[in-house]
Amino acid sequence: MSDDILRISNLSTQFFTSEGQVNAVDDFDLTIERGEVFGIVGESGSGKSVTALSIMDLVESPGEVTSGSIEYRNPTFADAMRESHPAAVEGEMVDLLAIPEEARRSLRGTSFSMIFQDPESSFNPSLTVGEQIAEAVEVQQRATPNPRSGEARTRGPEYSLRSYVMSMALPSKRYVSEESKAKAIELLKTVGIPDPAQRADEYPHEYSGGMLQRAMIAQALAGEPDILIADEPTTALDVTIQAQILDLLDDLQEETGMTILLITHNLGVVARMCDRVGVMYAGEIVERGTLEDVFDRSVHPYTEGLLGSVPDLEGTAERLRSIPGNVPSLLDHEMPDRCYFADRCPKAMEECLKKPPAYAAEGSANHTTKCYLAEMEYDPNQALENDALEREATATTDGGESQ
Ligand SMILES: Nc1ncnc2c1ncn2[C@@H]1O[C@H](COP(=O)(O)OP(=O)(O)OP(=O)(O)O)[C@@H](O)[C@H]1O
Ligand code: NI
Repeated sequence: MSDDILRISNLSTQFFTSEGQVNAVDDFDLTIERGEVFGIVGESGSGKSVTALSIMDLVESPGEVTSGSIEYRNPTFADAMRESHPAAVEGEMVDLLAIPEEARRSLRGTSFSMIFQDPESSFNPSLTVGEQIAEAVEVQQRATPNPRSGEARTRGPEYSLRSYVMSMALPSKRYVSEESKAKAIELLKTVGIPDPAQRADEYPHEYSGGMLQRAMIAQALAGEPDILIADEPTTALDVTIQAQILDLLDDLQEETGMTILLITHNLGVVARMCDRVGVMYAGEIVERGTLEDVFDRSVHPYTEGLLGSVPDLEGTAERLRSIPGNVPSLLDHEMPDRCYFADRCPKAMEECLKKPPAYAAEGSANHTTKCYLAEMEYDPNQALENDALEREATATTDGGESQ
């Protein structure tokens, strides 16, 4: 019954900065089933966006995906890759980190699409919205069934991340067919833009924020992607418009069966949209499972702290709670080899000075957590003294700074 479309294992993405190596995504594991909406929540700086960019192959220098695998299920693509990159293919799965960049790029728009918080950045101000969506439609049509022979459709790395995404849809102002224009108007209609034929001829600045957000969704859908990654897609909008956009995404998901990876700060959004959820901390998923697993049977004190105890999903507090203490440094030489949450954790024990592996937890088969409490009761006699942690922290920091 399991039909996993994306299987991410041991993914690490690091930034090589003048202050040192930043472990933005660290030993990240996640499996997403076809047709599900998977939510990722976590404090600011926990690595959610970098995870999304890593999946899209949009991490920019000085960042780099340094290890792991991102396996994507697509029989056609697997057939196309099998001969030239046998090591990357296993059955219907292709490891995206083991194929060349052009092959990976050919999946952008048609297999993977992404929407951002600020739609302005996804549109070129000097072209009409209709033209840009029509161009995205043509990208899909130009995509050959054999991605190996597909032309690289984006330009070189001198372009910024956003223009990378745009260039997939907008290599230049160019002729688009009447059919693509008609399809663009249809897409605008699908996402609920009134008078779509007229609005198609307008420029991005003539759109309101909510309307432009819809147009960006239309643009992302133009390639009929398997997987849509939405990074805080409604945060910038007012509450009523947010609800409308979420309804739209929900409806589109139901109609098309596409898989959505939804990054959000908003628990109301998670409760309403997601089938499963992963909680991120310091570059890792520290707990994941169904909404019931994570909201009602959470094991990790970070999850508990962030979500609060939410007896029923309808009553979910909208915002993540703030947890005392600081988000940890992700600088490699400042990251201790123990549970990253231990110094903020109300239930830290001696055990937590070792890094916890992922444990299965009570609930659904997929409920896992990187916390010893999955295996043992909290024992106040084993409580970690703060000074033990400080000693550790000082030792670690000293080690790093003396280099
Ligand atoms: N260009 C960069 N250079 C150096 N470090 C970076 C860069 N981009 C991201 N990082 C590091 O990666 C970490 C994770 O960033 P990311 O944007 O993924 O967080 P996030 O969970 O999406 O946060 P938010 O909720 O605020 O969007 C940051 O804390 C930062 O340390
Ligand atoms: Ni982010």
